[in-house]
Amino acid sequence: MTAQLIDGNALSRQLRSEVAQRAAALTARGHQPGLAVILVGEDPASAVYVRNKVKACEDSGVRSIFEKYDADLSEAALLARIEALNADPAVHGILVQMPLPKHIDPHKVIEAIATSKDVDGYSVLSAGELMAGLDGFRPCTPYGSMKLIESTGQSIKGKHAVVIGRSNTVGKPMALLLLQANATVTVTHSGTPDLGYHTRQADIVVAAVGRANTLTADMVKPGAIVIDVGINRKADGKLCGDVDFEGVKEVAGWITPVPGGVGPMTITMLLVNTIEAAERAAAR
Ligand SMILES: Nc1nc(=O)c2c([nH]1)NC[C@@H]1CN(c3ccc(C(=O)N[C@@H](CCC(=O)O)C(=O)O)cc3)C=[N+]21
Repeated sequence: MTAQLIDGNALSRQLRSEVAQRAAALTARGHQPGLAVILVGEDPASAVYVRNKVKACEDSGVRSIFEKYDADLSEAALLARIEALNADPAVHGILVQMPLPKHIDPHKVIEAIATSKDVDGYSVLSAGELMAGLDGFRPCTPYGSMKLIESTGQSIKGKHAVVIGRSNTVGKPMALLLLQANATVTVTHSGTPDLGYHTRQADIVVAAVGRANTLTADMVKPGAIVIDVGINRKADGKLCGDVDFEGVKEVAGWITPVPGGVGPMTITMLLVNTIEAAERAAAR
């Protein structure tokens, strides 16, 4: 193995201890930060993620308000719950776990969340703030991926970054964050004919497509930083990313594992955004 492992669990521990200090300071002033986490339905993967989020809150001194609803909850009832949480001064962040049941429009739900509590950074306004270079809430997965890249100590300025995937939650905001850091950014996707042509020129590759083995060793420039956002489940039930880890680790300079890379950082940045929201509320 030539690549250095970028340890998302270790970086998370470090950042979460800073979160815990900020949470304690707010709590001492009578403003304990609070995150509402809403889960609708029985998706087993969602249940695992939500449990991890609630546990991360507890470990950092952030109060979690966990609400679980049956899959037949009406859209109107969910919107009414969000209105109530918007008005609750003890709630600083609101996260509605995706995906939602088909009869609920996720856009309506996301736009119902007060911008000041949009700690997922999923709303049109938060996306616009990112686009405009204003400091709103950054979506947690790309925000955490930036922290992982920064943790290598390598400068991002002037580097060629290739993002694989163009989702609203990861690919697009990731490209904007890399641009903001003065990288030269190429965005590729399922319609890109020769993916390897692009990735072989990349100093930084962020793989976020949701398909195992999308990035293989022959597609990576020696010494590159490789960030694997994918979460795929293999036939044996084990998790794997979008990157062929075993092959790529022999070529890359740095690489994130799955699990233990981007996943824990997504939750960490959710805590960071929640603390930020609580500090802003306390300053008002
Ligand atoms: N409103 C909303 N916000 C989200 O941020 C959101 C969402 N909906 N829906 C689903 C995706 C997925 N997601 C993950 C978070 C943590 C891990 C994570 O901690 N993964 C561990 C492994 C966990 C395991 O073993 O299953 C790791 O990579 O080490 C994974 C995935 C957040 N999401």
